Amino acid sequence: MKVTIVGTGYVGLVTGACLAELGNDVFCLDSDADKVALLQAGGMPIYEPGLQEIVQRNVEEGRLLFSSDVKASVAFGDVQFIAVGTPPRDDGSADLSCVFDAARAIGRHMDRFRVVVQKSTVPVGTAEQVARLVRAELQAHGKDLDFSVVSNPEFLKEGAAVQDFMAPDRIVVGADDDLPGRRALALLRQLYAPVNRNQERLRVMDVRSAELTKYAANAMLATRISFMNELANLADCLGADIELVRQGIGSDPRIGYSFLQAGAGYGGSCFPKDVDALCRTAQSSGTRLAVLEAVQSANLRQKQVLLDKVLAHFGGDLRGRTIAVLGLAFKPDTDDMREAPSRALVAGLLRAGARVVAHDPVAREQAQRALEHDLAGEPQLLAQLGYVERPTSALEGADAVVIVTEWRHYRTLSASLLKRSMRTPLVFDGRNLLDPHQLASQGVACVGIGRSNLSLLREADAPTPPARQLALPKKKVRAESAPQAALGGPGVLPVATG
Ligand SMILES: NC(=O)c1ccc[n+]([C@@H]2O[C@H](COP(=O)([O-])OP(=O)(O)OC[C@H]3O[C@@H](n4cnc5c(N)ncnc54)[C@H](O)[C@@H]3O)[C@@H](O)[C@H]2O)c1
Ligand SMILES: O=c1ccn([C@@H]2O[C@H](COP(=O)(O)OP(=O)(O)O[C@H]3O[C@H](CO)[C@@H](O)[C@H](O)[C@H]3O)[C@@H](O)[C@H]2O)c(=O)[nH]1
Repeated sequence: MKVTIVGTGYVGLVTGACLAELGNDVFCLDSDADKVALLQAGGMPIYEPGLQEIVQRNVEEGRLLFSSDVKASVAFGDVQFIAVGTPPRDDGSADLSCVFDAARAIGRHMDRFRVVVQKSTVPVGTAEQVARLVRAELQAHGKDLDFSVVSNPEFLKEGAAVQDFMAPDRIVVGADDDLPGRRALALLRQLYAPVNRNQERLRVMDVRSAELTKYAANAMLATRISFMNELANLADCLGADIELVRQGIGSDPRIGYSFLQAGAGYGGSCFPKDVDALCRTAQSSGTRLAVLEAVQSANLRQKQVLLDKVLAHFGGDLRGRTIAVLGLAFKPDTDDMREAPSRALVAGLLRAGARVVAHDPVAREQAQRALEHDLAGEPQLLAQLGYVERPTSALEGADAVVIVTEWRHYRTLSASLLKRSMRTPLVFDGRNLLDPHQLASQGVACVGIGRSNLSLLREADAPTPPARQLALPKKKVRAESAPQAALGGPGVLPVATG
């Protein structure tokens, strides 16, 4: 089949390359001339495991091409996927201007039946707006042509995008129940047949339900994460271990283990933006999604938790301290820095006076750009930020190391390495990647999310503190240099003064 993909970003490039790999002829359009030139020259604008090989193979075999020629792109594909960005506006609603530009261009240039597939994440009702725009352009150019706008939201995860495309959990298609809609659905069934395992993966529904399904999925996943993050913070106060709690609840099949990992908050280009957009949609429909509003504010608070733990340990003053930061991308196996929790953390460490030495296996360039943007007015802070090629180099002489992204490279950090390299062997583990008990037994304090106090309690074989102690008012935390201060001191709460 001949397919056009409008927008060659994470979603468009993966979709285009994978559809070419399945034997289709694919035209990838992008309005960013630099990106197109890079792809035409054999370069890759993003890091995504396995993608480069697929792109290269399909370009070489003549099934995949990149261009900025809008007219040619509309002439090419019987199916036109819209996979452009839908970033948040200042008020949290989705900015649909790129989607609408793409729709107008399709209407302006189309010369026969076209299926317009809405793959970008868009609010309910957008497909109808896209159809109106295409129709208006057809009328303005005196054309009487059939078309259908179909919703086919994308569920891929960055870092596993190729695998998600090739072996999807589900393929959601929302189509109208009219002649063009049925024709469109037949084409999509054909297009997805090779990955529609046992004919079971396709979920056909009306267009509005498909649009809402995408937001519902991300909102549910974000809710699980914020729920666990809040419980983790409570576990920190109570002397419980969120990792054990996670195993305890995950074994219930009604709950399951996925997306229950407490951490430094969710980031990326989707969860923060999509939860906000859904809340905005609800507001403009005259209702409220109170749970999701709370999910989002919990996540904003969570992005501060790691920084607060570091500041609490050092008494709020990081002048003269060197902090190693491991992992900058919003998650492993990507170089995407959009809404990455590392951004607020690094800025906070620098503002508190620290020198920061950062490492990320692939996101260094993107991180540099993002942090230069975030700290644009504070060049003196940027001067205190350095990047290194190896995690071990970041540790050298550091007063503490903060793990923000759970890259596999950091799983093997050993107590002996930490003790040998660092000024103080102290770990703030924002992804609960390391075993704090094992590290503590070897003289390295490791403060996790929702588990930091337990290692101290275990080490000292201390009983669970009485409830009275838990009710201690949280006051200004005293600076302590001993690693165990970071574990919360002898009680469960951090050592308090005054
Ligand atoms: N990134 C993900 O993991 C992911 C997963 C599922 C869904 N989504 C959704 O898919 C959409 C795309 O996300 P992304 O991360 O791929 O975005 P992106 O920013 O990486 O890529 C979008 C691309 O579209 C291009 N573009 C914009 N307007 C254009 C136009 N009129 N014509 C041609 N090209 C145009 C941009 O230059 C850019 O290259 C968003 O709605 C997003 O929410 C993203
Ligand atoms: O248990 C967990 C799982 C994830 N995260 C964080 O959540 C964010 C998002 O992670 P993930 O969902 O793996 O990455 P994305 O690539 O953003 O994918 C999400 O967003 C995409 C865009 O809409 C959807 O297509 C995917 O289905 C959806 O998982 C990251 O910051 C993770 O660190 C946690 O904190 N705890």
